[in-house]
Amino acid sequence: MSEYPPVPDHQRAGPVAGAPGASPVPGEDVRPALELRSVSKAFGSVLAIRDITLRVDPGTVTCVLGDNGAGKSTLIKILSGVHQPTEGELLVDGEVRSFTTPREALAAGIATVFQDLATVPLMSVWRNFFLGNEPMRGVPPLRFLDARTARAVCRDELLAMGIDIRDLEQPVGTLSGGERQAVAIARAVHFGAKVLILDEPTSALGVKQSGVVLKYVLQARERGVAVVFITHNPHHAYLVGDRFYLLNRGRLTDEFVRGRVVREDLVKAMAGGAELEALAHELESVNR
Ligand SMILES: Nc1ncnc2c1ncn2[C@@H]1O[C@H](COP(=O)(O)OP(=O)(O)OP(=O)(O)O)[C@@H](O)[C@H]1O
Repeated sequence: MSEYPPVPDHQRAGPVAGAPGASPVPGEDVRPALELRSVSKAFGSVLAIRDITLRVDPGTVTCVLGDNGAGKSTLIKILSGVHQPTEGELLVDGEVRSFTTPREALAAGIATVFQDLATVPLMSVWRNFFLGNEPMRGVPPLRFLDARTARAVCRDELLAMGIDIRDLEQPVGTLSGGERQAVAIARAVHFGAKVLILDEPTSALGVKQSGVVLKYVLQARERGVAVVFITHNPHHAYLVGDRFYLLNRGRLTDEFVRGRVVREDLVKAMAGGAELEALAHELESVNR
């Protein structure tokens, strides 16, 4: 996948107060859709994430990069209302919020597409698209599923995202991994997500399917959604990201913005720069 149109100035990602390596972007005045301020989460004596400050702006893709055990899942669960922070604040549209359930986060416009996608494999594409939110017709108590409208809405919504699934009656389990992700993304956008959190959406996919998913990440962004893209793949992040946060052992260790970072910076930051050099040195001495 190649370049995509630049983000308009008013939508550019901005500085993060207090984040390590924060690099302010000139002209930044947009209100973040979602913000964390000095958030920490402890599980007993284990501090899974500590002092995390980040922002997610509308119409941008914010990538959170981290290796195994970096704290990505914990972060997602805080953003999506599964966990509450032990310390710090979560703000939605500039207001401090405290979610006790994922349903509350969803009602505030924060949709999360988890890796398992929460789809029902044997159910059709269109039924999966609505899953409990189907359009109905008739007057209570005689209410019926409006299948015709549901199919039409599903088809239109998928096409608007550039997703062409020939047969909406097809069980979701028969779609490719990339297509399933695409349906989940389109569904979240349709139901009014202001913030879309994607949990490693490309981790189980090959190159071509990853490209398909990254395309829909950009589609969501173009529709003004604030996308949070959680990944351990710096190459995928680089292709779509406007802002990049590096998470390492529960801490934010680096922050970059698009246009001021080259791919190698991300790869190196992910690999832990100095650690990688030490490892190479170690291997050399073994090979000698
Ligand atoms: N419920 C829990 N109880 C105790 N410790 C936890 C809990 N959840 C996470 N942790 C610890 O917090 C740290 C961060 O875990 P987390 O799952 O958030 O990392 P991750 O980046 O998602 O890793 P991975 O990519 O391997 O899933 C780990 O040391 C983990 O053992």
